Amino acid sequence: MKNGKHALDTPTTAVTTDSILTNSSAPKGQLQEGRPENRINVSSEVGTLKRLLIHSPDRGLGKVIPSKAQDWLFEDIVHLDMMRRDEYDYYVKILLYFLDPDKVRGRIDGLGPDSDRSFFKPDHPGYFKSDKVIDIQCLLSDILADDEIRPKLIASICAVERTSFRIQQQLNQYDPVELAKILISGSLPDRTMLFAPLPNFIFTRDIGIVINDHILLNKPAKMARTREALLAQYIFFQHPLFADYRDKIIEIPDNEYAFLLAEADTDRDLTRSTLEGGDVMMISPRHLLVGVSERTTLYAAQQVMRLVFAKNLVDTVTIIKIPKKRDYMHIDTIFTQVKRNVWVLLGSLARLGDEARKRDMLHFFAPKDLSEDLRIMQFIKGLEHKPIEIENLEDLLADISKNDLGATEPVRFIYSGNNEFPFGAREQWTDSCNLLALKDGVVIGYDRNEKTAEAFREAGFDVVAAVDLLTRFERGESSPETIENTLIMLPSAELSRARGGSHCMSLPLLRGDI
Ligand SMILES: NC(=O)NCCC[C@H](N)C(=O)O
Repeated sequence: MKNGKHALDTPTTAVTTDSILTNSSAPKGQLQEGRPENRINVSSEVGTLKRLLIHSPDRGLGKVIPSKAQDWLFEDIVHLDMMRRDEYDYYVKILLYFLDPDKVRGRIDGLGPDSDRSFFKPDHPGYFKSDKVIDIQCLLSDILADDEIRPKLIASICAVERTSFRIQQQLNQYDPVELAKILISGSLPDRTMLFAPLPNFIFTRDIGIVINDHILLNKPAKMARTREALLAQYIFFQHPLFADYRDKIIEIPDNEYAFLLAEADTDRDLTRSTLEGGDVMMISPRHLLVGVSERTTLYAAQQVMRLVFAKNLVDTVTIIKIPKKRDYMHIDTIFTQVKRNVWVLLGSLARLGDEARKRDMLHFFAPKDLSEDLRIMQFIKGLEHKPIEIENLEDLLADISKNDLGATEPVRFIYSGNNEFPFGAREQWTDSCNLLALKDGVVIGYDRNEKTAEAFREAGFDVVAAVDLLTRFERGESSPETIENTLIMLPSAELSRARGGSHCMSLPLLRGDI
């Protein structure tokens, strides 16, 4: 309550920003459909990144308290201001320097941790407002400006969140920019909480995946991420940015027989469809990887395979079953691609190295739990009934490098924690294997994973702190065009507590061909 009235009685007048799509010469306020720059296409993990969706940590992250941290899928509570100023803002500056350099070149000095951050705030007139590095919050406020969409979206969210009808009506009075913030953070500007925050919305990878020119929407396994999927549905189906792609949005169904089964008779993996983007990798133009994990069910993986084959999007689907453990979550927590012929991965789930040997010794003395195994099955379109089993991750990844991507140099593996016990597991936990490729051979990772960085150096990579790289760029000593074989280290003390890395914090919409 505020001044004897409920805060909702006095909607704020938030500053409005123009739509992301009104950056160019089109009439102000008129959203542009189907411009060539809105093209969506991702056919590899390492083609030059040209456009992506992100979400900067919002005020909802500051609402995570110890008793809810686990329910909200955080390992700890985070210091929001430090996470933004000292960490995430560097991620944004690096992304802009590579994807939309005019926004930051020559301005880096004034955009440090001591700035007023207006440049980084999607609701501020000074926001960088790029159509290459796009905050999903801006897309949400764009669609909320539409008088037909707004009440429907509010009603859907209020139904999911079980709010009163009165709140529904009052939310409708908010300015679209402020309303987007409320729907994401769950709280009003005066800090009144209406529903839970969406602290994991920063991990945009998990809400959708671009498969060539199609978009696969996710079905989160965890309650804490349900509202994200609802927002994503509205954004992808309603925002003009995706107008040309509405017929190319893929949603996976649930197993209809499961609705008739008693809860006790339901084997979740065989009946439920849950799928998160961290388990889907568009690894080469005709090959899709799908993880079966704590978050993605076997049933969902099968549905994805059925649909992408039916739409002729790929020829090969490889299903990788990983142990259902919080440590691993999605396949992109155990491996990502660095370069056409280079991968980073967790040794204990792979074939080689100390970590793997240790696992074998433990299994020798203790009975082996098969559900702990990593299993890989490859399915070829038209021959789905004859899957091929692949023995280990290295064999699969080497085959992709050589045969799908035409790598001519030897395939190399960089292991988490340099494959030294116990650093492999320690650093995987803080996302050493979860890297985002900005271009072939140039990736962003977390600075706290020092042993993994050592392994990168040993493999001939330059390892450079984000702040130092920005200085080099500003001085003209390096540039996004010329830089090669580099691990860019992002400050990560706070970000890593949320249990996702740069791969998770990105939803690539457009990559160059490889
Ligand atoms: N692709 C990913 O691995 N995303 C990381 C998600 C972290 C988030 N805290 C979660 O548990 O869902």
